[in-house]
Amino acid sequence: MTRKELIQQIKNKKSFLAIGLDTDINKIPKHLLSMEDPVFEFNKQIIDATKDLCVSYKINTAFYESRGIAGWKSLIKTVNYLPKDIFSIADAKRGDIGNTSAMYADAFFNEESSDMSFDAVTVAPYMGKDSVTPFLKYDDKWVILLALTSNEGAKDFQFTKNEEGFLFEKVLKTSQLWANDHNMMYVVGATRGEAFLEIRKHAPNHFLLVPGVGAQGGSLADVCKYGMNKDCGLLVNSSRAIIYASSSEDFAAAARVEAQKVQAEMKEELRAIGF
Ligand SMILES: O=c1ccn([C@@H]2O[C@H](COP(=O)(O)O)[C@@H](O)[C@H]2O)c(=O)[nH]1
Repeated sequence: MTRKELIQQIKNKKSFLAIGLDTDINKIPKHLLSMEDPVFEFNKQIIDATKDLCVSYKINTAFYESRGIAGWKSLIKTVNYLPKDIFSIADAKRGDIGNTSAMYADAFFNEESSDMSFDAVTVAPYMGKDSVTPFLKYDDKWVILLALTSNEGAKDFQFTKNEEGFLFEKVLKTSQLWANDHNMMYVVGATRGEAFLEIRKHAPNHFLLVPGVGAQGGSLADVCKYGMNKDCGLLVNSSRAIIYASSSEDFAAAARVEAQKVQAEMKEELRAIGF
């Protein structure tokens, strides 16, 4: 999906919500467990109930990889079930030496090779240029580079500082020598509030993928206040707070209610920038 198409989707749906399909077989409603592929059945019902309220689904591959062959099958079925106007994200946090990264890129972008074609994959920046650029060789596909993550451990490396500034700032500056705001986004945690001001100094136009609202307690209002740009520039993710809103047979309807609450708040924020 191109940047222009993504922005148009945000305008059409009055939403910049990315629903996280972090589907844990131990957490899904028990009545699904007798089905042939309970994880896919859960995802299918969540997607059917929420697809008009979000512009993206973020599939965290850990929840699928952990289940071996059955998990990969659920993953492939899920990504192929997504509507064509949805921006699909493989949250896989990959990155390795060049030839290995090229294989990871094939895994997530090349349908002929892997039966999956996501719009974007999350990539860790710390192995440098040759670990990231193989993902940039596909037209209209995106790298979402980890910049400033939502977790406690972000302090261990990302907030270390030298004369050039914080390490996360160096990630933003250096990666812009390899890619641009049409093929790269950055992960910035919603728990970082005012740090978005710093992020926007270095990446004023890029889209940011923002996990951490909902279950992690980040503030959507703060993310918008400090992080929104003229094109919106945000994809805000919520996973557990939406998909596990109910553990009963009404789980999909309950997920819709939670997604509606977030989308209503997003609609107001988008109104402020004329969308
Ligand atoms: O900094 C990061 C990067 C990735 N994540 C991922 O986002 C979702 C958040 O799920 P919630 O249930 O809404 O908390 C999950 O897949 C994480 O692995 C993140 O949280 N922070």
